[in-house]
Amino acid sequence: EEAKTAVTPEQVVQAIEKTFGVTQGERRNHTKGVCAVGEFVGIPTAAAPYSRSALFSGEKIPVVARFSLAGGNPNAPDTARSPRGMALEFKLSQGGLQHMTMLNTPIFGAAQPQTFFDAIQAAQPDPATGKPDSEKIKAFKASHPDSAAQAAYLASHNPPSSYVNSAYWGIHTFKFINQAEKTTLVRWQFVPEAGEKPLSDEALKSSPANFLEQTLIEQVKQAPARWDMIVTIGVAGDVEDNPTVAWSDEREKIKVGTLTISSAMAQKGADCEKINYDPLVMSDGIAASSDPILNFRSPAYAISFAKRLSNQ
Ligand code: HEM
Repeated sequence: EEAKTAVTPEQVVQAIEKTFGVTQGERRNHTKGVCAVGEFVGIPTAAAPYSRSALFSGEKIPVVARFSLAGGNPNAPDTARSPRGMALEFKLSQGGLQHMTMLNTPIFGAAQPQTFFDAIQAAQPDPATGKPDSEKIKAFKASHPDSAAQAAYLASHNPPSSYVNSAYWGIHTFKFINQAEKTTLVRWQFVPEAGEKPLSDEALKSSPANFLEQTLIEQVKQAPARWDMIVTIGVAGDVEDNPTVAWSDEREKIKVGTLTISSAMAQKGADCEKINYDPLVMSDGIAASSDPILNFRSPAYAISFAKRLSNQ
């Protein structure tokens, strides 16, 4: 058998453009979204044994956030059974930055970039019908078992009724590094203080295509929305390089801070619009793992960012 050359970030972005079309000047993926701002306050006593990051200083850290729907369709209905995103840029003192670019699923649908590429290609609309070919999607699923866990999660969890009523996961394994240079493998999640409130099966059928943006803007006008940042502490042998595999529920979980979102606004012209939420923008004390998906994201986001900044 001939060796297959690994798919490149350029090819993946091209495939996204072919499947979803291009919205000029906009993100190639997670195109539909809304901007928000707020702050993060870490809990130094809880975090310091694992990470020396300034994120956990206990000072108020300004945050520029973006909530989104997965995929390159700017008109994707808010009832779509697809992932929702929460992207955070933490503005640390002295110009330092930390990014977290998360989804509302605990695991991802691809262990390798090739699976993501094949998923996007399988979803390409059939020129004859304008709709994806269900046979192609079936064949993709059968040949890519690493896509099954996230698909099962999305099938069994209705999408959220509001961005504030959703949990978000970092999904990848990251490294926390403390003052003594000790490295700990971690995963993180943001747990909503307002609780998780998925759309009911009834609401899923009757809700309009656009409600998430306006609901968020109105809700945070009434009262700020908060999430606890919870870090799961890995132990030797926990999978580092595969975002489709969950860790054992038995792992220790610690609360390391609280995110508060205090205002939200349409993305046009707002602060989040021109940010590239590259997940590899990290502060000292937090580092990437060997996860091939995590490391592939950075160049793919750079391509999309460069295109939209030059109004392509
Ligand atoms: C091979 C895997 C992946 C590829 C190729 C990919 C590609 C992209 C691209 C091209 C963008 C638009 C970037 C921009 O123009 O700023 C994007 C946005 C996004 N991605 Fe991914 N992605 C991948 C995996 C993931 C994973 C694993 C997560 C979550 C853990 C994720 C969460 C997001 C979110 C939340 C956004 C929107 C960020 C924003 O609001 O600006 N993606 N992705």
